[in-house]
Amino acid sequence: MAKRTDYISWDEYFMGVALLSGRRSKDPSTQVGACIVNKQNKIVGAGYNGLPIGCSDDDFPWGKQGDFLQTKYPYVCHAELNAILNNIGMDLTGCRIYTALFPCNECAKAIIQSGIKEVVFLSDKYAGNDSFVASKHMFDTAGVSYRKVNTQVKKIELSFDEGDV
Ligand SMILES: O=c1[nH]c(=O)n([C@H]2C[C@H](O)[C@@H](COP(=O)(O)O)O2)cc1CO
Ligand SMILES: [Zn+2]
Repeated sequence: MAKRTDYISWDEYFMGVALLSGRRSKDPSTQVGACIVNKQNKIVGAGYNGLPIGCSDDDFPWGKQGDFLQTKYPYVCHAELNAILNNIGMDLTGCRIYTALFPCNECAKAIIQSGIKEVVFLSDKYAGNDSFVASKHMFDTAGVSYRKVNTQVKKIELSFDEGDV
């Protein structure tokens, strides 16, 4: 019997873990997930956009407009930063990070400082915004490469029906 040929690639696997992590987000508008992988293709961190530990999802605002302090923006910890901070206690030097959205400039700084050397993203939909121009400028200068994820599949479905195992 020959081996299966329709298994998912490393890129699809790790971006899948990033996207699944994003499903934990309570943000009603944008759910972002991130997954950090070391040189041996082992997952060493994952995260999603959410409030800092101890700050209740129910007490803080989730809106986007109005008085800054009444929006989510000052409070939400981005997926990439959470993945870095949630790592399993590894030195992240030489790792790569899979993220649904291209990292903002604040996350870019954290990525560079942590030693991560490659960013793999799914969407770069805010490419023209200053924050992302700054991210790329810093990545280019600091020697962090970035690329869009390589995928052959459009969608991956998970079944929790025990009959499907
Ligand atoms: O790279 C990112 N990582 C990340 O976790 N986020 C989060 C912060 C917010 O919760 C949400 C963006 O909010 P919105 O798209 O609704 O303005 O996504 C946003 C970005 C892009 O800035
Ligand atoms: Zn960010």
